[in-house]
Amino acid sequence: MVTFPNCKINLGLHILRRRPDGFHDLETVFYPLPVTDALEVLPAAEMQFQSSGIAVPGNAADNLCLQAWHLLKKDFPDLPPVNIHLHKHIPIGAGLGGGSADAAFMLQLLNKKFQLALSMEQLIVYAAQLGSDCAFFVRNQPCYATGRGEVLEPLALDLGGYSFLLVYPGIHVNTGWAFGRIRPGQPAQALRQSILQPVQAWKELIYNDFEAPVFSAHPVLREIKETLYGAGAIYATMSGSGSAMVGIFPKNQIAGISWDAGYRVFKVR
Ligand SMILES: C[C@@](CO)(OP(=O)(O)O)[C@H](O)COP(=O)(O)OP(=O)(O)OC[C@H]1O[C@@H](n2ccc(N)nc2=O)[C@H](O)[C@@H]1O
Ligand SMILES: Nc1ncnc2c1ncn2[C@@H]1O[C@H](COP(=O)(O)OP(=O)(O)O)[C@@H](O)[C@H]1O
Repeated sequence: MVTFPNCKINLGLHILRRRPDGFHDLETVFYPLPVTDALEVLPAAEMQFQSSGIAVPGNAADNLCLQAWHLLKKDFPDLPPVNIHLHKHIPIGAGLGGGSADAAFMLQLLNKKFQLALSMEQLIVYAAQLGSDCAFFVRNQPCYATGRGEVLEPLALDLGGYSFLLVYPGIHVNTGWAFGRIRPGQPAQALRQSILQPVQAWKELIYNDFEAPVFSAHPVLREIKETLYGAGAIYATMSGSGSAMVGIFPKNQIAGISWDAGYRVFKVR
């Protein structure tokens, strides 16, 4: 069985308060986009994991796909071993949620393949144990998110009439490091309302709190944002804790921008 875990972008991101468990309450809008990994699971006599494409940092044994299998195995002791092949295409540590998407798709794939009969709500509870934005990929539709990012409210937000440019300059931002540089507080504009405004109004209304500290550590990101606006973006932002930058353009009107050869650039729609 093969699936294609997709990425997400954040439209607005406010860090509201630090919690006693060390995490932060936040508000954001998650929006799925079709830049994908490929995840294949085959029956096997013992657990196996291989990956291809972009190298995933850390031990293979810690890969979120394996963590998802082990999490279900605790509650379903009869869950058989599998051979997992992950082809990694979504940039890592980019704020695009690729690792979380792999984990959430793995849960759903195992649920289906081995008929575990878990509901979407149950899968969300498992996913939230694997990462704060992992639950989103179980729903995988535009959502207003609160809590750690796992409390999800689907939104009627359709950006199908726009084209997107994702620009990843190869800077790996550690999410925990980025949180450590934020002073939490209430936003000037409530995201739940401002996201309902037309995209043309977002430049003045919708902010990502991570931009200030991450741009100050990596000034090239501000230049990328300015380049996106200069090329006709209606709205440009960093996704999550970065460093992927997103430009939203009128449909099929993305100007030919010549990016640094080391950047990875994805055109969507
Ligand atoms: C903040 C977001 C916004 O989309 O950043 P990106 O990862 O997308 O850049 C995500 O919710 C991140 O989700 P995820 O990447 O799953 O985070 P986790 O693995 O759960 O946490 C990584 C680290 O970030 C911090 N963290 C994460 C989420 C949260 N609500 N509060 C936190 O303080 C904690 O220090 C934690 O140890
Ligand atoms: N399948 C996976 N894909 C990507 N990263 C993974 C995976 N499994 C574990 N990781 C670890 O998760 C970290 C962050 O992953 P990722 O979701 O790509 O970042 P972000 O949350 O910034 O989008 C990486 O540093 C990597 O070590």
